Amino acid sequence: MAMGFIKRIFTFGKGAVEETKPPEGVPEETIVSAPEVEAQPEPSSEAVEPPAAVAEAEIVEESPETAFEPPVDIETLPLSDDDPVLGAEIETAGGPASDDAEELARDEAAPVEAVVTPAETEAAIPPSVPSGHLPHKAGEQTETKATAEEATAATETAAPVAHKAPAPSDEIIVASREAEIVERIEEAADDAEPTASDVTTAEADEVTPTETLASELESEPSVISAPVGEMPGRADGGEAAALRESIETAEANAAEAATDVAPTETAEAEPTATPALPKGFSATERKPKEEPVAAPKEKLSWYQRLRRGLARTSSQLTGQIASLFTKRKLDEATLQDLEDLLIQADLGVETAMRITDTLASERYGKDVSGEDVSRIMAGEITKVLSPVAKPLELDLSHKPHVILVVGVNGTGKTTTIGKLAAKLSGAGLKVMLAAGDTFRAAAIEQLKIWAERTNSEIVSSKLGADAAGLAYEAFQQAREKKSDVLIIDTAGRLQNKAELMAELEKIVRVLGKLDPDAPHTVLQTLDATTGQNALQQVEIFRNVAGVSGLIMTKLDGTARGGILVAISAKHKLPVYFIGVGEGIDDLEPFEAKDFAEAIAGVAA
Ligand SMILES: Nc1nc2c(ncn2[C@@H]2O[C@H](COP(=O)(O)OP(=O)(O)OP(=O)(O)O)[C@@H](O)[C@H]2O)c(=O)[nH]1
Repeated sequence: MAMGFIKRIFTFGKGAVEETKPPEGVPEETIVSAPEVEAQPEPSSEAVEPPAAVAEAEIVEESPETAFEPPVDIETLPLSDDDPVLGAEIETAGGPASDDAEELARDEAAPVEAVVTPAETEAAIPPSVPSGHLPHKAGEQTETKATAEEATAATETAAPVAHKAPAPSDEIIVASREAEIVERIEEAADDAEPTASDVTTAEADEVTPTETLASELESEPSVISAPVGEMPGRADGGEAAALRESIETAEANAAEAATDVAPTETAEAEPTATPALPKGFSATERKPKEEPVAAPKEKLSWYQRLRRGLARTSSQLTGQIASLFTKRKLDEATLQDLEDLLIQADLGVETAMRITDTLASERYGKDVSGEDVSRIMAGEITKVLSPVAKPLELDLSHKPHVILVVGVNGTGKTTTIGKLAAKLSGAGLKVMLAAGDTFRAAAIEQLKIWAERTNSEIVSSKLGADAAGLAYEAFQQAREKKSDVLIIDTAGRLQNKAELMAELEKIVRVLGKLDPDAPHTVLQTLDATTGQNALQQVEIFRNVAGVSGLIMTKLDGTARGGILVAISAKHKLPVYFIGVGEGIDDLEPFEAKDFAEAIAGVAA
């Protein structure tokens, strides 16, 4: 093409974007507003990519005739004798009760025939006795408790209505009942003391063992209470005082223990009391659960994210190197072992030999440490990568600069386009996207979402439409709209599928009809996790589509990051960016030294 004008070269990559003066505001005209896209997605793929079920539903909705229109032969369009008729379908637009309580309930239930209701009791009180003096509390009851005989006699005398003709055996019952209650109060006092769970259990139910027993006492006025109406025929203070003391001690212990219990323990306490275990056993001490403290989310720098992403690659490699060079002088066998190891780490034969040669020239016959090897490795990898670590040049005289994105299925084309659009649009460039992956409904939707997120325009068509026709249409529209950059997505295809590779060839040819230099950049995305297969992918896509630069994705968390070194050494194609995550910001310009040091595990 004649150079009748001066091309303005826009260099896109680290630093270059920062230099660009963004025009005011975002593009006003939006070819596709993508009205269907409503939700603002998260950067993650799950958010971006509609669920398979949705995609399938959409596909099912389409009748076979409409869903898969016979591909328009782009070669017959009116541009020339064989130009395509562009698809008419192209869319353009911008506490339970405690054991004691249960027991109490049972106790209360049993003597119900013999005990009058509280109302009845009150009604039976002689007027000289204030109702407040009724034995509501255990303490009062115990104070007024006399001997068994006195109590029985008083009951018979003072409350004949309430207690009809007690059987002569009542005395015995009273005595044994008292003894039982005293024993249980002592047990309760013991129980109340030691464990947090016991205390919290009681607290959770708001019924302490002593309260329970006090209530129990209350529930049996007919048997042990002092004679009503004749005010406390005070006992001699023997058993009554002991009982009171026991209760007070138990309450005090319980209160003390309760104050030692943290609120969280109280909340989490099991409502059941721990049974007394036989000798030789011990109850597991319940430790309070520690609430996980939410750590403030740290914002990692790009370099930190790169290191983290390549940590698996690096740790595997350096671990093996360290074990190889433990107390070993550098000899021929060691060098051979190292070379094998580096080749297995996907670095490639060429780079492996570079590293071993340099190591041999520096340290042959001497002791070598893993750190020595890592340092030399980082240096040699930097030398391999430096020539390919280039910014993506944008020739903005083209209006638009056309970037065609190609690659095998799932290598991250659509996601990478979104990330690129975010950078360019963020720098103030007018970006248009073309949804050329017409095989996958989800891919079209995915790109629409990215367009919306990045304030880019989008040209899309129906599922199954001719991808070459769409690319042609998008190019025309981008020209009319004076877009700075047009990024065309394509369907993923395996490099060994001949007819699909032929379709890709056709897209390139059709774009060339509008501008012989177009597409100005053919970007191939490579998935780092695929390892050696990526070498062949580059080979074939390069031949078919004229790949001019690479972006390696999914370098986060893979142990196969070394493949980028092998590809760079073999194909010497520019590597513009690398992807270390699914988020919009997880794409960064490729820096040879940073990458080499991260892989070799060398501190910066
Ligand atoms: N971890 C990680 N995931 C990525 C990265 N880039 C893309 N992905 C994810 O890889 C999956 C495939 O990405 P796409 O962008 O749909 O890939 P594609 O090449 O367009 O897929 P096809 O249209 O099927 O060919 C998605 O889940 C992306 O979120 C990356 O750098 N790191």
